[in-house]
Amino acid sequence: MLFARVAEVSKGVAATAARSRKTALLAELFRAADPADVPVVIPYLAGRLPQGRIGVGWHALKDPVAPAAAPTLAVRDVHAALTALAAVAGAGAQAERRRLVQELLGAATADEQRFLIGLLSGEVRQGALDALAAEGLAQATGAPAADVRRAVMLAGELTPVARALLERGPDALADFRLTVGRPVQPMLAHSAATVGEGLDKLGPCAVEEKLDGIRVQVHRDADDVRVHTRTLDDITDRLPEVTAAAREMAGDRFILDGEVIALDAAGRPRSFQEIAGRVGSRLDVAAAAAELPLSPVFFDVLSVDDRDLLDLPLRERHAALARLVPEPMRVRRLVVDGPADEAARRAADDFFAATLARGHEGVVLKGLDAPYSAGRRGASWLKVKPVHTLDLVVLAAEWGHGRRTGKLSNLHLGARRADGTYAMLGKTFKGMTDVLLAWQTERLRELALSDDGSVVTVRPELVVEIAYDGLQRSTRYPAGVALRFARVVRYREDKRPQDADTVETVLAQYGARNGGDGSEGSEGSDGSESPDSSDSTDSTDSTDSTDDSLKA
Ligand SMILES: Nc1ncnc2c1ncn2[C@@H]1O[C@H](COP(=O)(O)OP(=O)(O)OP(=O)(O)O)[C@@H](O)[C@H]1O
Repeated sequence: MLFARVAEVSKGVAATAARSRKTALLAELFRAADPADVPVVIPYLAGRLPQGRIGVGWHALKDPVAPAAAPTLAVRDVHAALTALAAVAGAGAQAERRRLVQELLGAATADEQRFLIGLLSGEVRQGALDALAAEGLAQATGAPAADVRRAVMLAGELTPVARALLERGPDALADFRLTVGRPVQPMLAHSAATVGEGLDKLGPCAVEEKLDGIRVQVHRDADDVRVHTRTLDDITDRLPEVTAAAREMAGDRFILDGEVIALDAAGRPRSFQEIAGRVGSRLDVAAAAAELPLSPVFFDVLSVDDRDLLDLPLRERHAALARLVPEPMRVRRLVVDGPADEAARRAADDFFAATLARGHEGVVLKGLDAPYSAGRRGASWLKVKPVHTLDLVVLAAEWGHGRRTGKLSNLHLGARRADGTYAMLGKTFKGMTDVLLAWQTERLRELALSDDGSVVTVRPELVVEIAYDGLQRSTRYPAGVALRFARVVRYREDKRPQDADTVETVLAQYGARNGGDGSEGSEGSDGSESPDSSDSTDSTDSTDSTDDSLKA
């Protein structure tokens, strides 16, 4: 397929507000596409590069190149060129990348150049493109849209489903069933400000401990046990305790969802960093396990004896879990059947307080009648933590002063908008260790799009977890609110920008805490963002965030 066609459809989809028109444009494109091109075409339309990072900064894009007169570039030519770009490394890499970019732009028409530059600079962003593309695929192939969505949920991503559907038609959807041995994307949670708010939103629910460890999905098929992370990496070999525990259980074909943590001698949870260090280490697993034994704790079951339990209400999945998993390995929970009842609300608050007192992170409230929404931030799981955090995208960073000279320090933080762009919510240089500063400087330089000597704008790719004390009204920031006392908790390399928190989430929290009247805080002060010459105090913080890629 010609790349020009993709550029044209991208423009058409962005230009219309009507969902049906967007879907129709995509369906038309899919009908004409070679199925082998689809794994590249869909990310391009969404504004993602299948190669992930290709290290092309603004410098490589800013020189004008004479466009080609007529379109000749095929999608696979562009893919090959970007793959070659991503592979450039070592001395002279910048110059070589520039040369390759110019070569590619020289083969593109003016329209194609615009699309390519938008793609490389991160400016092409089509919010919800994957959902639209799933509908477009249903339309193009005659498969029921609900079946396509379920297949995507089970495959964990759209592209394999798209390719199979276009190659073999609706029958191909049967390949994407929940299967022991094939990991699925885990269900995720939204946030609630308080337990009370969560109870009001969910109705009858379970209040469970929220454990700060590594998310694991455990598949057992007779003697074969596999353990996967939240990002579906296979970490079986590193977790002998988990495979041993799964082999002890009452069934021999099942899929469990849970968290691994480590407990100290007094039974209190050890830090996330220690757990991530243990799980991240491939060296001498037996010695590591003797030093820091891990405890799996399960909170859900997705399949038993080849029966798919995803659509069952949580209360039934919990009954199945209780039959399979012995009590010490099940998460502690309190069932709240009548959340309007005063005594029940007090009990839920007490459970939250007791969970924190035992050293855990918070609680997760889960609707008892809700199914398991794999790969979704389902509305029926709400986490409540005493420290409020948001996962935000780094939009830019400022060069530091004083002992941070030469380091990219003050981060500009953005929340996601529905259209795929970002609204800046504030800045922070707090909570950064020297290790983290060095790491972020290097990463952000790779993502740089422009540098005016003070502020470096970057491709919006890095997700960072930010703790904050509250939100205040602001006319300075585009969403109308700004973070108060924001500080970096850790980078979330396991998250993509499309997994970051949305402006709606942030505004909902603002409304929840302020009774909706937006009266908190004084206008103009966004916390702490004075020039960061005084920030040397931050560097005594010894938390090392570099091992957080396993955070699950
Ligand atoms: N009882 C529980 N039920 C569900 N998830 C739990 C539970 N205990 C701990 N967790 C962890 O909490 C996460 C749910 O929160 P969320 O979906 O927002 O992921 P997250 O962004 O990694 O959250 P956080 O950064 O707050 O841990 C799960 O991915 C899991 O790792």
